[in-house]
Amino acid sequence: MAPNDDDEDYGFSSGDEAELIALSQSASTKRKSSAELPPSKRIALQYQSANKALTENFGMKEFRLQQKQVISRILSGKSAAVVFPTGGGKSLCFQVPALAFAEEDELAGTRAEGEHGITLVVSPLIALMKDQTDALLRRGIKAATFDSTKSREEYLATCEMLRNGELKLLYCAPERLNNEGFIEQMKHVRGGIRLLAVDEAHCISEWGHAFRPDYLKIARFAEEICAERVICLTATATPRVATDICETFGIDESSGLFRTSTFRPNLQLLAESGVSKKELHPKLFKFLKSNPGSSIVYVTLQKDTEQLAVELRRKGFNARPFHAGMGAPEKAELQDDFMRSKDLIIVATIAFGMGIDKASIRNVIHFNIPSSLESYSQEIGRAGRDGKLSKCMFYVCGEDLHLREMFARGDLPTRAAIRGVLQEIFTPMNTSQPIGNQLQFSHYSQERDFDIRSTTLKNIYAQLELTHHLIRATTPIYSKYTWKPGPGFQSTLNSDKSPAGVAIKNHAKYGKSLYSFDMDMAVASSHLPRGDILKKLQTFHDNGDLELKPAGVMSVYKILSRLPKTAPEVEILVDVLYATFQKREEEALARTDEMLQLITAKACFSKSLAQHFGDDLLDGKTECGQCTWCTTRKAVEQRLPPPVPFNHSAWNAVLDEIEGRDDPRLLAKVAFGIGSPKISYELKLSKHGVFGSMDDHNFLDLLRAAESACSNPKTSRPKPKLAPKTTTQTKSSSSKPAGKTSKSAGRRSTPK
Ligand SMILES: Nc1ncnc2c1ncn2[C@@H]1O[C@H](COP(=O)(O)OP(=O)(O)OP(=O)(O)O)[C@@H](O)[C@H]1O
Repeated sequence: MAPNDDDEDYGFSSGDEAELIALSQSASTKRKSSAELPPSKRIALQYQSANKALTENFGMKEFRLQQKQVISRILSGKSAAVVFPTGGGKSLCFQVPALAFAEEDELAGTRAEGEHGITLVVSPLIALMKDQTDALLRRGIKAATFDSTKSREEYLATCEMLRNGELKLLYCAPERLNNEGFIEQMKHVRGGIRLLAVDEAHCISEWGHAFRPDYLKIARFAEEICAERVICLTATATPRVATDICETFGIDESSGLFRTSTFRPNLQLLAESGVSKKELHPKLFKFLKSNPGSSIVYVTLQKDTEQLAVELRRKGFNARPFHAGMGAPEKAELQDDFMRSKDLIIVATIAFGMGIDKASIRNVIHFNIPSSLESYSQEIGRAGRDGKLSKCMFYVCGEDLHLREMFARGDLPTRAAIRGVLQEIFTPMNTSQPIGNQLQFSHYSQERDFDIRSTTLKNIYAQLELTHHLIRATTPIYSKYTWKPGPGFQSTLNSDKSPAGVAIKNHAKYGKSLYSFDMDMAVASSHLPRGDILKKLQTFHDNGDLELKPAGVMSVYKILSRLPKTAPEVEILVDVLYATFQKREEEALARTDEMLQLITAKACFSKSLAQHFGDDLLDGKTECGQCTWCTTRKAVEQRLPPPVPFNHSAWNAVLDEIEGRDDPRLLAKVAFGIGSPKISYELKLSKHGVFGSMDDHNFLDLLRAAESACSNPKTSRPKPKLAPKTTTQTKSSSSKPAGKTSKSAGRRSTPK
C-alpha cells in the first residue's frame, strides 16, 4: 500500500485538547472480567455471543477460514495476528468480538450497561475506514471514525457516544496516535479498550514493503491505553514480517498467529514481455478481447491511467481511469459503476482496490511492474473472489524498470540533508532546554529547506523518537488560520472586548476575501494561552460569524532525554540515519528484482509466490499447471533495449541548468527524472526539458558523472542564459559510450 494524501490525519487542533482531557476525566469504573468465570461457562458464553453477533448482526451462517479460532482467542482475552488473503474476512475477526464483548458481559453479568468498552481500529486510509463504518452503521452497529474529514459536530457526537458507552467500534488513522489529547481520551474510555485492531499490520515491519513510521508507535500506544488485547491483521506478510508483528505486540507466534494460505487455485498467473510499451499495447487489447469481464489494469502513474483508458476506449472497450488525484464524488461514482457493471475496465493506480469488494472481477492486469511481490499478491487477490477462474496478466518491458528505480532512489536523502534537519532540531537553544519541554518544527519548511521528501522526513523523526528516544511527537498545532467572514463578523469582533477577542482583532489581516491570522504572533504579543484564542475563534465559527480553516501545521515534540549538543554527536546520528535510508533503497531495488524473478525464472509462478509467503500449493502439488511457466515451459524473457551511449549534450544541459556543485545526487536526479522538493519548488525544473532527459541511462552512471562534476566544479560549465529545451535536443546522443555497467545496471541490465 502506497502512502497517499488520504493518510494525512492531523485531525483536531490543540484547541480540542482541553475538551479531550476534560472528557478523559469521566470516571472509569472498576471492572470484573468474564475470565473470572469457570472456564467451561466462559467458553460457552463466548461461543454463544460470537454466534449471535455473526448471525444476528452480520446475517452470516458460519465462520470461514480460521475466523472462529481467531475470535475464540480474542474473546478469551489473548492477542492474535491474522494473515488471511484479501477478501478472506479479516474484518469480522474484530467486528464480531466488538459486539460479542457486550453480549458476553451481559450473559455473564460481569459488567453494567454502558461499561462494555470499545474496539479501537487503527487503519491507514480514511476511505477504507469510512466504507467500514458506513457498512456497520447500515447494520445498526454503533461505529464512528475520528478523522480530519469530520466536522466538529460529528466529532462531538462521537465523544457523546463514548461518554454514554454506546459506541462499539471507533476507527482512527495511525497519525492520530501522535495526538496527546487522543491518547488521554483513549486511556479513560468508559469500559476501556477491549480490543485494539491494527489493520494493514505489515506496515509495522521495517522488513515489509509498506513500512510506515507511525505504525511503529502503535505498540507503545497499546500499552499506554491499557488495551486488553490486540489483533493485528494483514493480507500480505512474509514469515519474517509475521514474526516481526508478533514480536512487536508480544503475541505468542505458536498459538496466536493465524495464517491461511495465500495460494488461490482459481487465479491463473500469466506474464508476457516486450521491448517497449508500444509493443505491449496490442497484446493488452488482444488479451482483453479474448477475456471479457470486469477488469482492473494497474499502472504506476496517474497520467498513464488517463492515457491508457483513452486508448482502450478508442479500441471499443468500456474503460475508465481511476487515481488518487480525482475528486471524492467522482471516485465514489466510478466505484459504484464498477460494482454494477459486468464489463467495465478500470485503469488505475494502486489507489483503486482497497475496500472494493466485488466478487466477480475476472482479470487483474499489471501494465507496469508492481512495487513488490506483496503488492502484486494483494492486487491480484482482488480477482475471482467468487472462486471462478480469473486471469492475472503481468506485462513487463524494460522501460518500466526506470519507473521503479525512480521510486526506489527518490527517498534516499543526502547526508547533507539529514545533517541540515538535525542541526535545525538540535540548535544550541533547543539542546539547552530541560527534558519535558516542547519543540516545534514545520515539516513543510524542512522538506523544502533541506530537499527531503515528506515520508523520509517523517521517518527521521520516527527514528529519533523510537530508536534513539530523544524526542516524542505530540499533538501538532496549527500556527496559521484563515477564515471567510460571515455577515455579522465585524460587529461581533468589535463588540467582543475579551482578551482573546482583542488579540484576534489585533492580528487578523484581511486579504481579498479571506482573513489570515498568525497564531504564534498573537500568542507572543498577547501573552494569552493558545487555547484561549483558539476557543474564541472556534466560538465565532460555531456561531456562524466566520468559517475557520487551519493552515500551517507545526509538528510538536517533547524532549525525552538529553539531546546531542556537539557536532560529532550529531554526525554519529547522521551516519546512523543515512545507513538506514541506504538500506531501504537497496531493499526497494531488491523487491523489483524479486518481482521480475517470479516471472523470469524457470519455475511455477504460483508455487514461487506461495513460497515467498511461507506457503505452498494445495495437496502437495509441485506445480499449478496453469501459469505461463506451467503451460509453455518457457521462461519469460526480460527484453531490454540496447544500451545507449552516454549522452554528453543532455548531461551538459543538466549542468547548465543547475549552478550548485555541492549535491551530486541532485544533478543525477534531475537527469534521471527523480523529483524532490528542491527540484520542484526552488529550481522549478520538474517540467523543464532537462528533467528526466537521461531517463534511459543508468542512474549510477549519472551519479558518477555528477560526482566528477562536483569534485571539479571549475571545469563544469557556467550557467548560460536559459534557452528553451526540446526533448529531441536533450535526448540526442553523443558517440562516447556509457561507462561500465554497474550493479544497478546488472539489475536493470542496461539503459533503455
Ligand atoms: N464467515 C463469513 N461468511 C460469509 N461472508 C463472509 C464471512 N466473513 C467475511 N465475509 C464477507 O467476505 C467479504 C470480505 O471480507 P473482508 O472485507 O472482511 O475481507 P478482508 O480480509 O478484510 O479483505 P481485504 O484484505 O481486501 O481488506 C465481505 O463481503 C464479508 O462480508
